[in-house]
Amino acid sequence: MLSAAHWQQLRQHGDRLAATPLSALMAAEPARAGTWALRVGPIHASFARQRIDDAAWGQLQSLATGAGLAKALAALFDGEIVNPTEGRPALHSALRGDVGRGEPARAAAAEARAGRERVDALHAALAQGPVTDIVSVGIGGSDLGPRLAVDALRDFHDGRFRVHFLTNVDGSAARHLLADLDPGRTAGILVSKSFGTQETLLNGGILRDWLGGSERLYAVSANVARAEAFGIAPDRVLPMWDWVGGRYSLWSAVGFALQLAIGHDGFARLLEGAAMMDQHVREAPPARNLAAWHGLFAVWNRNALGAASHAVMPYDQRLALLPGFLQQLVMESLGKSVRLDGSPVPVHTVPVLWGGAGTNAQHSFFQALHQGTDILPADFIGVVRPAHGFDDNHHALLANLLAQSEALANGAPSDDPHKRYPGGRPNTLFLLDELNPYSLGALLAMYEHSVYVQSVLWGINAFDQWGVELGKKIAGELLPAVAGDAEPSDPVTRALIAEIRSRR
Ligand SMILES: O=P(O)(O)OC[C@H]1O[C@](O)(CO)[C@@H](O)[C@@H]1O
Repeated sequence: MLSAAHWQQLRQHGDRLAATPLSALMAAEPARAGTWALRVGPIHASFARQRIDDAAWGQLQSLATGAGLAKALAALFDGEIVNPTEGRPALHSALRGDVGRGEPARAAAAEARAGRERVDALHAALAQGPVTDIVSVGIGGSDLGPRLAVDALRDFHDGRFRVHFLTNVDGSAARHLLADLDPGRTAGILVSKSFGTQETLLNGGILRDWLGGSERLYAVSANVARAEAFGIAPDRVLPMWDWVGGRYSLWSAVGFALQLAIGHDGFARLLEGAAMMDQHVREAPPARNLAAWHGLFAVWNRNALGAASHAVMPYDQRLALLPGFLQQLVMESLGKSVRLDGSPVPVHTVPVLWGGAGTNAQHSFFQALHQGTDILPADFIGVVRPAHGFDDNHHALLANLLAQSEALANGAPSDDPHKRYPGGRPNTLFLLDELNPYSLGALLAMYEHSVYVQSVLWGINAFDQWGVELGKKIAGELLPAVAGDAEPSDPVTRALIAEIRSRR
């Protein structure tokens, strides 16, 4: 665990560099653009516009050493219990390759391979039948990853199935989606690790009634008994395991809907891209390790420079859902204030993760990025080769991406304070050679590992989410009051229920 002295030294570097214009750092280090860049497979990452110098970077590296980062990464990949509050490993890397050396990792990889064979078999059977539309029902980690990837990889859909997602317990979602579908040509996949999630069970029930039974319902779950009790035959229940966290589960049968959209080979390429990143993160020393860099800069911005939020701006419409996906990955994983041993974390942890696709976002919240009082660090993501032939549009997109990164970092002087751009806004720029299953797999795996790196520095558990339980429990207790005439005990809730009843 890192000591108070470690953090104190980091803050001293932060104070020193907060007073140093980024332009001065650029001037002092002319080769900065090359020095602070890394390439891993199809991803080029430039950290040159982070407010960092060699001395501060050395301190960050010594934090990583002090926190035992190399050992912690090996523990993750090898299947040690990195989620002690639930007594589990977090073996998402075993779903896509065999980077793990321990017996638990090998066993998990074998289970994952068997699971993929079952996905392939159900895929082949479905492809021979009359079904044209798939409704994937799930929420959180059982929705955001597949939804993002199905949307991002639209250029790779093989056209056999149209894939839809049903998530919100708000009945409008089911009503609007099902209005456009034919129950005779639709199959449903209920994706729920626990098979106890209220939203998924309610929407699954609506879907089952609409389909006229559960014959064309499939499940992805770690709880086969519950899926069976719901009416889904065990041979149509695809496996999930305790050793995969929901928000890290795209790579498992949770991605069944994605495989139905992009086909077996496309899904395999996604796994290969992620496995390539796993290999890199396991083997590259911290000084050349992309996930370590990204995670260390996140800690730097949060703890040395005091930034309370982190924006992600993909300059590619196909990645518009990425900020939403990362919101769960980052905020559910790192939204903790106690360390593994239960003691308070001595520094701030999770930043608010937010963002939106460029160029649209330029016309909504960028004003705040450029001239707001808070410094808001950002990731920009661009794609070099587009999948369309509209060259003028793509040139404009890339020019805007580069311009925003530059403007935020460099700013511009003016005698008129209203027209002055202070600059000094740190940002990282990722360039993907192109957006395809392989590069998407690599990018998402990089973010997963960056989150883990941050958790190791803070000494927190990235793989549990106890914070979401209380609200679920209270919602369960309030159902009889909302649906019937029970009286809740909390006086404010009681008054609000009275208001609802008076307006029904
Ligand atoms: O897959 P399940 O068990 O339905 O859970 C869905 C989501 O609910 C959560 O537990 C949070 O409520 C997430 O961690 C998870 O991704």
